[in-house]
Amino acid sequence: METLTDKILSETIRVRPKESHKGTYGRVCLVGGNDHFGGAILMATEASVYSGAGLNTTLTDSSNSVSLHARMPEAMVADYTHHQELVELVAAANTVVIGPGLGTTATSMTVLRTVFDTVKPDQTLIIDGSAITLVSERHLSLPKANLVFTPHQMEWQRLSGIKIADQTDDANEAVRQQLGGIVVLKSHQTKVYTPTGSFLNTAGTPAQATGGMGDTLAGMIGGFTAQFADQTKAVLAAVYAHSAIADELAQTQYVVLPTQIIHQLPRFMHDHQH
Ligand SMILES: NC(=O)C1=CN([C@@H]2O[C@H](COP(=O)(O)OP(=O)(O)OC[C@H]3O[C@@H](n4cnc5c(N)ncnc54)[C@H](OP(=O)(O)O)[C@@H]3O)[C@@H](O)[C@H]2O)[C@@H](O)CC1
Ligand SMILES: Nc1ncnc2c1ncn2[C@@H]1O[C@H](COP(=O)(O)OP(=O)(O)O)[C@@H](O)[C@H]1O
Ligand SMILES: [Mg+2]
Repeated sequence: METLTDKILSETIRVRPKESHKGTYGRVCLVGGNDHFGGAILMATEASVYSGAGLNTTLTDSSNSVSLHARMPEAMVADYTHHQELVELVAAANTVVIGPGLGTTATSMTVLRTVFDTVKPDQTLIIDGSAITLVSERHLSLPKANLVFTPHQMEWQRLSGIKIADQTDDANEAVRQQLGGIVVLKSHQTKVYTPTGSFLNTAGTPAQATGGMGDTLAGMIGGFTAQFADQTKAVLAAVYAHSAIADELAQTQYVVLPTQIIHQLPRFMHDHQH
């Protein structure tokens, strides 16, 4: 297993060409946030916007739209129960993030099915949080797309059937091969299993152990994969940056908030562009 270093940042984060516009930097669609978990999709959206994705659209419960607009006028917002709108917006994206705060109700399931039925093989689909739980519990078949799963250890237990104590590299990689795509197995030392090798993230701090930290990572992976061509490197760079920013903040903070990591992104990416 290879240990991630800041080399992944300079290999991934490109100096922006002068001749470019918002379309150059990708379209991200973020789907989630029920009437209890609005904060989750808000943080994922903010992370994608601050990562530099050119266009961001959030599909969520209608009760979240005012707070989302108030906090982030840069993002567009639509109601995820409007079937046709959901289909059209997902179809127009380069990257789709589904799951932060989605919940596990009948509405959550309908939204997830629509997204799975709509995505195409050339799109990147990041499956996080409740979406992983739903896929596991309802035995949903996965769509053909560039899949990125971002489970914590319990979500991985649900999805893979491997108990947390038995989550060895060999066992995890075997399930990744069956699923296809990339698995970001989150813990105090996140491991990323990809078709081209496995990577260990030794960056990160217990100051990160707070709700919304994974929602933020999902949004960052969305923003990075929408902008940077090499999808595996984009995922690895997002994982590393998320923890490296937290390590910087933890030098003077007892706890690091997800939104504080988000707000450091433009400065951090500026310092590591190549
Ligand atoms: N502000 C918002 O809107 C927020 C909304 N959120 C949204 O909530 C939804 C549900 O997601 P979830 O992660 O909170 O719940 P679930 O999937 O039941 O997992 C928890 C169970 O797993 C266990 N566990 C074991 N190992 C673990 C590990 N390494 N990391 C973490 N957990 C671990 C853990 O064990 P325990 O804590 O009991 O020791 C517990 O039994 C999802 O859509 C998410 O986006 C949250 O992001 C919060 C902020
Ligand atoms: N002790 C820790 N050390 C380093 N990183 C941690 C620690 N605890 C949690 N994290 C990170 O915080 C994130 C938690 O993700 P997740 O459990 O999905 O959060 P949420 O769903 O509340 O947003 C992961 O990226 C994980 O690696
Ligand atoms: Mg989570």
